[in-house]
Amino acid sequence: MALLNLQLKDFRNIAHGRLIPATGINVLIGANGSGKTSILEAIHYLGVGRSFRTHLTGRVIHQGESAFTLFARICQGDDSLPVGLSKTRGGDTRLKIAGRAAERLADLAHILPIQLIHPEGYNLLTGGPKLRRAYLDWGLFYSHSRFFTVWGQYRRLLKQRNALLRQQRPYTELRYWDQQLVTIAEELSLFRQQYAEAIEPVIRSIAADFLPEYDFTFDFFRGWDRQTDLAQVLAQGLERDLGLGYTHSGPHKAEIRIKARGMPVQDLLSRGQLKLLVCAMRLAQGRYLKTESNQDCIFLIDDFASELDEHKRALLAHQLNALGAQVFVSAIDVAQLSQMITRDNSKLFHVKQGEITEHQECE
Ligand SMILES: Nc1ncnc2c1ncn2[C@@H]1O[C@H](COP(=O)(O)OP(=O)(O)OP(=O)(O)O)[C@@H](O)[C@H]1O
Repeated sequence: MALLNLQLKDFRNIAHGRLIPATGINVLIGANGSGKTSILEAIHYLGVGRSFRTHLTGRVIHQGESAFTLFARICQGDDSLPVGLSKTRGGDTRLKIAGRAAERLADLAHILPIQLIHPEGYNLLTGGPKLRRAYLDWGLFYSHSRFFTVWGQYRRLLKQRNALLRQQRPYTELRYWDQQLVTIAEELSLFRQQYAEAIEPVIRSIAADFLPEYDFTFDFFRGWDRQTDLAQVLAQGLERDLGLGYTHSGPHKAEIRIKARGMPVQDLLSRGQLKLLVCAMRLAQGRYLKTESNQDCIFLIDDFASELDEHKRALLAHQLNALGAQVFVSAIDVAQLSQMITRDNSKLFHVKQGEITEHQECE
């Protein structure tokens, strides 16, 4: 799976842009503010249905225009699939897959798994548990067809229970919802636990290459006490939940706690080391997806050089090349990417004030 072409219309500072990428490494070079990140953001929009920089659609639409449009042709085995996404300032979305109108952005996400590594990416480790839950859920979305349904059901049931809590309803009314919630919660937690256990050795093996001085431990917390049933936790915590107006415990509190030398990694590692651990976690998901489902994901790497020394950049470049995935990587200077460009299917693009030009074959 790779993008065979990409067209952007009125996306950020790119009024019209077109790329025919290599199936391997695609290097985007340009000065600050030229539009490199905007290209990565557009690919992310196609695969994830939103930006990684803003939740406001209006911010990504070219100033003075009413909508942006993205087209891509995605290689799928021997076939290729045209996809198109357009969004207006008013919030209307038009999505087409293989010439047909599609309703759910999740349909596009299934076709286009994306992994993003960007300068603030270390917040996967320094930020709240929500980000690490999303990390697990990304993997499950691609590896279990039932996961998305279970996840959606859990969210609906939790919302319902919280609404009843806010209305101070008696336990007799809540019990019916709790029975359903507990069944779905257990299924969801089992999915997450199995994925956490499966991905851990893959992360550890890549992290051993990037950060050999540390031995990392990964502890999955399902969102409530290990020893107790969720039904019991909900019943016993009812008074507290009624006071809070929301459900205190459950899979919506799940988390992976990562430690080295007995300390949480966010308190021990430098920013560059945190970035490397995040890279190991993202690469691990790409590798796992490939081995389990024979599906490739596209790697978007914004500002490759930030926080990494030359040796670490070489290690990351080596791992990305070994994975054989399609990569879009931005940098200000091509010299920062010399270790990256080792395969014969690489392309170099120059980005200047929103204009994209293919420069030359990299080798
Ligand atoms: N909605 C918009 N319409 C037009 N231009 C925009 C819009 N949003 C942002 N821009 C401009 O687009 C330019 C491209 O920004 P982008 O973040 O893609 O640059 P970059 O090449 O990644 O830069 P850097 O190397 O500094 O990260 C910026 O100059 C920004 O001011």
